[in-house]
This record gives sequence, C-alpha cells and structure tokens, in this order.
Amino acid sequence: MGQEAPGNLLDIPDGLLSVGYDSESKGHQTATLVNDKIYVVEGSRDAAKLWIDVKIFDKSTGKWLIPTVLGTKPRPSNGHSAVPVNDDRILILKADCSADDCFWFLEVGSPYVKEQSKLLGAEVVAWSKGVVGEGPKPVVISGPSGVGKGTLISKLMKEFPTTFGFSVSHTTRAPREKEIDGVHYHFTERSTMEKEIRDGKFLESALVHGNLYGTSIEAVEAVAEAGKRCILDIDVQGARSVRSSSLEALFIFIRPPSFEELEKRLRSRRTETEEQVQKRLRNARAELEEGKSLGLFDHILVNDDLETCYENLKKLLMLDDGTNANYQPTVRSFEIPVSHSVSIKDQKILMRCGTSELGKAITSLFLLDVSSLKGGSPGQTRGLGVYAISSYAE
Ligand SMILES: Nc1ncnc2c1ncn2[C@@H]1O[C@H](COP(=O)(O)OP(=O)(O)OP(=O)(O)O)[C@@H](O)[C@H]1O
Ligand SMILES: Nc1nc2c(ncn2[C@@H]2O[C@H](COP(=O)(O)O)[C@@H](O)[C@H]2O)c(=O)[nH]1
Repeated sequence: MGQEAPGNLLDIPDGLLSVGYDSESKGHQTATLVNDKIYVVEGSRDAAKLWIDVKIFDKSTGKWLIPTVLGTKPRPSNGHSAVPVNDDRILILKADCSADDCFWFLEVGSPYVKEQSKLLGAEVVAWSKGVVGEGPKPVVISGPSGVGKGTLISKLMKEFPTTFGFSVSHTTRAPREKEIDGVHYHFTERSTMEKEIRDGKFLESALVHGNLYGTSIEAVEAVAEAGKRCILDIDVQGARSVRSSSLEALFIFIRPPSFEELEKRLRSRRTETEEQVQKRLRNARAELEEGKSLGLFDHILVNDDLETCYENLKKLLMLDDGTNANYQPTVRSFEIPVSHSVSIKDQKILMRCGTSELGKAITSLFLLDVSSLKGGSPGQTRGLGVYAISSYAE
C-alpha cells in the first residue's frame, strides 16, 4: 500500500472525530481519529463477500498500517457508524442487524490490546461485542482435581443447554477413554501449544499436574458468539490469571467435604495411575489453601451431597446473571436503521434514527451511555446503556 494521504479521510474537521461515507468498493467506511491515528473500518454490503476490514493511517508518520486484528469480527451489515470512546476503543453501530448484533467495540488502546501488541511486536486492534446492560458474566469454576467440577458443569449444561456454553480448553495430557477431541478438550502436542501460547492465542495457561492446560481466546469467544454464558473449568493458577485479565468473570471455588472424601472420589474415577493420583492429591492440599486467598474467589461451595451443591450453584448463577443489576438501561433491544446519525459529548452518545411509519417520517432519539463499560476483548464489552429519549413525526 502506498504512503499517500488518504484523501478526504484527512479532512476530518476539527472537533469531529469520526466521518462515514460510501466507499468506492461498494461498501461503507468510517474514519475515526484516536490519538493521531485514523482507524478506517470498511464493511461490505455484499453478504456473499462477508468482510469487514480495519486499516490505520498514522498521521504522525504519514504511513498506512495494517494491524493484526484479534477477536471475532462482526458480520458485515448494510452500513455502520463509528464513535470514539475515550482513547482506547471505538464504538461501532451496525445498521439493519439483529438486536444483539448492532453494538460492537474496536479496541485500539485497551490494556489487552497494548499487552498483545507488546507480545506480538505488531500494531494490534481487537473486536468485542457490546452488550446492553450488565449481561451475565462468564463463570470460572475451580477446585482440586476430583472435587466434582466436571460433574456439576455437566449437569448445568444438560439442564440449560441454550444458556451455558463450555469453554473447551487445550491440554497436552493424553485423552481418557470416552473423551472426545474438541468436546472435552482440544488435545494437542506440547510444542504446538507452547508456540500458540507465545503467539498470544491464550487467555491463560498453566502447568497442571505435569501437563499444560490453557484457555484459548477463541474458546471463550466461540461461546460468546453463540450467545451463551461461558463456563470455564480451570485450576487455581488459571483462575488467578483470569482474575488479572480483562475478562470480568464470576469466580467459584468448589471444596470437598473432607480430604478423605476427595481422595475417595479421585480414586473411584479410575482415570489416573497411582503415581498421578498421588501427585493430584499433593497439589490438592496447596489448591485448597489457595482457594481461601482473599479476593480471588467470589463464592465457595462445598460439594458434599451432589444435588444440594448443584442447587446452590444454580441459585448463585441465577442470582448473578446480570438481571438484578441496579444499572438498568431503558432499552434492551432495537434495530439501528441505515438512516441514522451519531454525536458524542461527555461520554454520552446521542443517536438520531430515522424510520418511516404509515408514510410519515419518524425521528427517534436515543442516548447511549458508555461511562460504565466493563470487560472487553477477549470476550464481550458489557454495561452499555441505551435510553430512549423521544420519538416524533417530522
Ligand atoms: N457430591 C459428590 N458425591 C460423590 N461423588 C461425587 C460427587 N461429585 C462428583 N463425584 C464423583 O467424583 C468423581 C470426580 O468428579 P469430577 O470428575 O467431576 O471431578 P473434577 O473436579 O472435574 O476433576 P478434575 O479436576 O480432575 O477434572 C467422579 O467419579 C464423580 O462422579
Ligand atoms: N489453568 C487451566 N486449568 C485447566 C484448564 N482446563 C482444565 N484445567 C484444570 O486441570 C485440572 C486437571 O484436569 P483433568 O481433566 O486432567 O482432570 C483440573 O483442575 C482442571 O480444572 C485450563 O484451560 N486452564
């Protein structure tokens, strides 16, 4: 790509941070200025082509940059607008899309993007889907080997198959009988996994009982993309890493009623050799201590009677699914028409939508509040407030 100035892109008038226009390639583009860089987002109107692209014009060097784009890309739409939110992300409003698909964020300077940029030694941007209101947090379930995490998660997935989605981890351990690659784990070679960790493909990874285990960013995003609440079954080291990542989750630690009962369960499973059982039991002592660490877990459940523990887990999840948050937007779902405009002031975005009803042109005003955003890539950006202000016939 040449180094020429991108024509009218550089003419973003003072005070206006974003412009949108139709592109030559029968798509729609926006150019958004953030910290001396112009982020050009281009989408195709042609559903068959299915693309949405990001390129960057660096005003300070006069050069184009093609960034490494992380996260699940939004599907193309008939149009879009872009509004910069602080210095770290751009809100993308997609027109003519289903209600749960119209708000997206392109992270350009978030902590995650900075970290990945350092790791990869490249210019990085990352997509994350916007969620109106609090939305349910992913759930991290941790606890010593044999305590019953997998059993509890299986019950949950069976009872609520459309609500919860399992984050399928990678591991270098050998598959057990009945374990299916891609369902229980992605079974992988150590060298392959080590390379993928270096390439920044993992949200967290840890050496657990002598094998590598890790949660790939793709695994978490696949669940979010399916519109489900993500469940992660990971060890305490993993829980600690996720705690310090941008994935805002609910952390639950499962304890056994006693160490003797844990040993009994681990042995009764008959999946480990005696040596492996001994190793897992040694690690369990440390994990049970770590589980008490202040601020690491939000809830501790004792898995004594399975049914009682399962009922308690369900209560926790239903109470904490985001629907009881104080922060409630007035609008939870709508469609943005192609004919819309946006302006921003003090982190409040005003969106004017034009529609037509019974031959009359109707203008509706919405306020988008981005002052309480949470989470972000990898995963979703929650906490977007959408408030209907007025609607009038012109
Ligand atoms: N409350 C319970 N009472 C008795 N047995 C249980 C209970 N919960 C789970 N089990 C049994 O204990 C064994 C270990 O459970 P499970 O495999 O779910 O543990 P886990 O925490 O997922 O282990 P790992 O971390 O190694 O994957 C299984 O045989 C399971 O059927
Ligand atoms: N840090 C991570 N720990 C993980 C992950 N996936 C599973 N685990 C934990 O490993 C142990 C052993 O599991 P097993 O299937 O071999 O019995 C268990 O405590 C899991 O919670 C992961 O992605 N990251």
